[in-house]
Amino acid sequence: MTSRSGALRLGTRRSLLATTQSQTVADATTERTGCAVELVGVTTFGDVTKAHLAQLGGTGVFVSALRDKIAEGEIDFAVHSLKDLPTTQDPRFTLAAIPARHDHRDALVGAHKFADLPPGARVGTGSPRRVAMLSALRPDLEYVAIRGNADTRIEKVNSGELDAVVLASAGLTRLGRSADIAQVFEIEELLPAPGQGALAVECGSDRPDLIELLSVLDDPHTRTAVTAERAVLSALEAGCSAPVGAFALDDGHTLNLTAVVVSIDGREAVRKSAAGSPSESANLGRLLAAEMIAEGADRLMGEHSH
Ligand SMILES: NCc1[nH]cc(CCC(=O)O)c1CC(=O)O
Repeated sequence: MTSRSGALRLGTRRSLLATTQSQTVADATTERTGCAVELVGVTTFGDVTKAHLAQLGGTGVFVSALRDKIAEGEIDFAVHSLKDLPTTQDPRFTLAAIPARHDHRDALVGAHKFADLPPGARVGTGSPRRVAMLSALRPDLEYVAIRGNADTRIEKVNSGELDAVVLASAGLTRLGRSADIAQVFEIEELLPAPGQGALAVECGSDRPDLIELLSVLDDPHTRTAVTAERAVLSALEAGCSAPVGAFALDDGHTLNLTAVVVSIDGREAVRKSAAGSPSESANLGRLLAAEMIAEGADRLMGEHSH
């Protein structure tokens, strides 16, 4: 069930962000349960291919290699960036814990704040959601598709190839790069991807003891919020590369949810908010998505799905 040393084996992608996230969860697991955890490096298709993620059919590529290793019994559990998880959960695996989310927002890296970038400035991001929403604010900038790990992206600013890049604030902070942040975007400007900033701790559904053990890492308020956000995405039948933003906050009494679908040029948007009971999180997300579809959200998404 565990490694020869008796430690739980936590499989991780080899990128700095993935190993940092995994180490944080490993340390928290040991601290809360007393169980030793060892990191096991796993190479995923998404790490080796140079193709754009959208062409690969979604961010699930990062997740499936780790799941394969769980299914093969080579690792006991894995940590994913929650926003990279497909919205339909494979029943063979269980999200044993969703730890507390610290920062859901997107951040701008570069020398200038967003409003101070000169016209024509080159802004790098691989995300259609960010391009669409930022185009609405600054149609005069040039948005450049980039991918690669955070360090590679930041380097494009340092080398002068780009004037700025947009990345998840949580990732930058986990990498110790928060000093590079020129500005974080509030949700009124740039609504984050569903699940952004949250982690998912996953193991095999056939391991009830491990699910129970890992559940000490769970933060119910974060789980409720990301459940609502992901329900929007799922009901819109949109994938990770769709220009869909969603953010929810569970204050213990009320769950507030805001979601948006933007046309790729940023000119049209359907944005709606709803509030409900935290115990009805998935339902709230589905209802909000239905209202958005009634207001033309699926037409906006259809404009650039081909
Ligand atoms: N799509 C890639 C991805 N998946 C998770 C993060 C950052 C960390 C997070 O959102 O938890 C990133 C990079 C980024 O968007 O900047």
